[in-house]
Amino acid sequence: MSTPMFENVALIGIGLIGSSLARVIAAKGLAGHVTIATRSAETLAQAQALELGDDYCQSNAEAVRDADLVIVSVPVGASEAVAIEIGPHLKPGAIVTDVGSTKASVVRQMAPHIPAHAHFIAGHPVAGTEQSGPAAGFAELFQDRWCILTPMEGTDADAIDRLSQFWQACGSTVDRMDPDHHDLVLAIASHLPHIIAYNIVGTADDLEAVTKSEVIKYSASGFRDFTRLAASDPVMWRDVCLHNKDAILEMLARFSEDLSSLQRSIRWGDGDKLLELFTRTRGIRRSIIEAGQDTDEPDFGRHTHKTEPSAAPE
Ligand SMILES: NC(=O)c1ccc[n+]([C@@H]2O[C@H](COP(=O)([O-])OP(=O)(O)OC[C@H]3O[C@@H](n4cnc5c(N)ncnc54)[C@H](O)[C@@H]3O)[C@@H](O)[C@H]2O)c1
Ligand SMILES: O=C(O)C(=O)C[C@]1(C(=O)O)C=C[C@@H](O)C=C1
Repeated sequence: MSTPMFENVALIGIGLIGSSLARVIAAKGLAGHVTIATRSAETLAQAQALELGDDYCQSNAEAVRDADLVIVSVPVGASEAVAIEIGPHLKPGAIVTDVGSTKASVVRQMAPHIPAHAHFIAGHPVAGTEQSGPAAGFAELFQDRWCILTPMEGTDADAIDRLSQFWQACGSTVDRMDPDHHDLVLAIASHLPHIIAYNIVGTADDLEAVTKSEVIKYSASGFRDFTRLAASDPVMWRDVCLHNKDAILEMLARFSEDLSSLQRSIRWGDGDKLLELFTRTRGIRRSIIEAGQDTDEPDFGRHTHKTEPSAAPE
């Protein structure tokens, strides 16, 4: 077997993303030794039962002591607490990265606590599902997906290259962005769709009389796709909303304006305007499929990655 990319890897947090990393690292032989740390004993026991790593511990500090690569996969609101715990225990030359869905806040939370002898490079694999917990991960999650790195100015170029090569070995294409720009792009590409889904499913639920019967009964319609997104992890999405507040509010303002315009077209029977918008958006769907970011199967091909419903401890 060829030499692994990193001798010792520490995975902090072993939910959907951490456990997918554990699985792809094992499948492709990317690490000599993998230590897994997570906050709850129950999740750690689950990771151990799934044989996701070589060592398991509840102390984040202990897990990183020998690590050449540390990957923090926790809700973004927990980033500072983790950085404070691990900072003093990092070995010289260690690369510390994360997978959080927001970047400017994570950089602000973590960078001050990572010592100068280690390399901090924030990152975001743009790949996921609505599931959470260690059982939900799969080795192919990052295949043909983007991973965005948002290194700070002055970061060691060799460390950035090594981390890029790691993500490429996981199947991803790596891109680089400024953290604020990342947050603006992802606010519209990922955060708003989830917020809209949470909102529409919440509205349907508020209309209790229908929700309890017809909406659920006829849910193999447009509503079904919203319920998938709205089933995503509540803690993760609370943190995304709180930590990308400005960009999300800016995109929500644009969205509300456009929704009012759509409302007006419907009220005044402006069929031409409706046709123009619906034709334009159909083209966007086509370009996403052409870019290899989805399939044109009716259920988006997601049945190919069915996992057990996640118990999601904690
Ligand atoms: N789910 C997705 O689709 C997706 C995609 C890309 C990025 N992300 C990002 O990845 C991160 C993890 O998301 P996930 O979907 O794997 O969540 P998850 O809920 O499946 O897992 C989170 C894990 O973090 C652990 N944890 C929480 N606080 C901790 C702490 N202080 N110390 C150690 N462990 C702690 C939990 O025990 C759990 O194992 C989040 O920042 C999220 O924004 C998620
Ligand atoms: O496909 C999904 O279920 C996802 O929600 C994944 C998704 C996304 O919006 O695309 C969600 C959050 C991430 O940070 C990255 C990916």
